[in-house]
Amino acid sequence: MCKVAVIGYGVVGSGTVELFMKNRESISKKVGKECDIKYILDLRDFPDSPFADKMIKDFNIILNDAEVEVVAEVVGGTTFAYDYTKKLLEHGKSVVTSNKALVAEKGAELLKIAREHNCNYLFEASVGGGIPIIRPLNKCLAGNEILQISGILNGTTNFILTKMIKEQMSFDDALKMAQKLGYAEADPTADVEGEDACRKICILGSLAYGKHIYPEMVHCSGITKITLDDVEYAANAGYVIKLIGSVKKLDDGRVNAIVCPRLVPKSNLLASVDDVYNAISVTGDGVGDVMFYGQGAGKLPTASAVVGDIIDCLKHHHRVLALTWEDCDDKNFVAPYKDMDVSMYVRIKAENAEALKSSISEMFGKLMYIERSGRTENELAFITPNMKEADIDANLTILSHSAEIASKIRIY
Ligand SMILES: NC(=O)C1=CN([C@@H]2O[C@H](COP(=O)(O)OP(=O)(O)OC[C@H]3O[C@@H](n4cnc5c(N)ncnc54)[C@H](OP(=O)(O)O)[C@@H]3O)[C@@H](O)[C@H]2O)C=CC1
Ligand SMILES: N[C@@H](CC=O)C(=O)O
Repeated sequence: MCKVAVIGYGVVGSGTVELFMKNRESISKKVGKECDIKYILDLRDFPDSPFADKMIKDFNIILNDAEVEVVAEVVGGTTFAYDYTKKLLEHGKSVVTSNKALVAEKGAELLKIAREHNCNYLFEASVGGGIPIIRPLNKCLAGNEILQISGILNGTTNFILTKMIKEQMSFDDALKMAQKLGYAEADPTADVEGEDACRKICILGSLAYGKHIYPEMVHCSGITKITLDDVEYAANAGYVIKLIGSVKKLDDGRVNAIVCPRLVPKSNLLASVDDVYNAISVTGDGVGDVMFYGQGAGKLPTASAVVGDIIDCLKHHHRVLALTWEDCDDKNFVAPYKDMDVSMYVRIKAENAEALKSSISEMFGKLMYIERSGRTENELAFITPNMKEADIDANLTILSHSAEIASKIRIY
């Protein structure tokens, strides 16, 4: 008999228990032994749960029960979750998780502890919710040098942007809906300010390039400053606005990693990824471009990835699966984003913005102005040519003496 414990009975934890128990028979067949969930640990009481008999409050019961082989940590955060995970791995119990904050912060250390104690630390659910991406990147695409990974990595923000773009819903109302649906983090600032997507691109980059990329090494901005004006200008120029995380190998061995909203051409596959769906594009030197698509958040899609990892751990009890990266003390591993070439959408406001056109053209050379219905002479929107971001910023600093720089969004 294989015994499993689940720590945290929230959105993902309750989904994990529900899916596991629903498919217990087929899961047992896949593992080759009968499998069951023995304990569910949470701080709260759930007297009405069909699994109330499995509920406990003392972590040490799980830690000291030799029958428990695999534990799903679906608590979140980097305090209790870190403490639990470390102790469990040190006791030789495999841990699976959806907790990207912990993997992005402590992944190298926890993977090392798992290896040293002959068990596994798996985190398929930490990126892209239900989308298989960690295992394909680590196994199926292992024969490639990964040239670039980029995509929509946060369900909450993609849901909000879709509601704003397609239904002209306000940012606040769309966020409330995402929270109600269980997509958002406990503190949704992590979603809307891009930190969640940043953690995910760090995990993918660490896996692809073998060195831990920490979130503080990556420039990150979110969607809170995007207005319906920008959405309209973008649409008129043939783009949609998406929050994009990307990591790219540079010729000198460093990487470029960044999370920010971008204007994505409508012709690009990412432009049609809506609602809670995520999509991740991976470019390998052999395979070319491959795209992974599915629900990036939510109870059962995320549980699907957690349960998949549980099964993998049960099937490979005391056999370490090759999933690893090294710690990174090279502060320059991620190149400064301002050194990269980029094309930028800019919206400015000034008393007579029209009159600034000639000096803007002089600064940037060939650029494209965008129109929208009802635009007054006090507003201008344009797309710069591709140039070093630091040079764009220098020009905008000069321009800011005669106009307000209302928006600045990179082109994908
Ligand atoms: N929701 C989603 O769609 C996805 C979430 N994730 C990640 O999965 C993790 C869990 O998220 P989610 O299920 O949404 O979060 P929830 O807040 O819904 O669930 C967490 C649960 O853990 C409980 N808990 C908190 N502290 C402890 C503790 N010390 N010991 C035991 N239980 C505790 C919470 O109780 P209480 O409520 O009382 O604090 C809550 O019931 C997070 O890392 C999140 O980032 C990943 C992919 C998708
Ligand atoms: N809050 C996250 C949950 C899944 O990782 C998101 O919205 O993507």
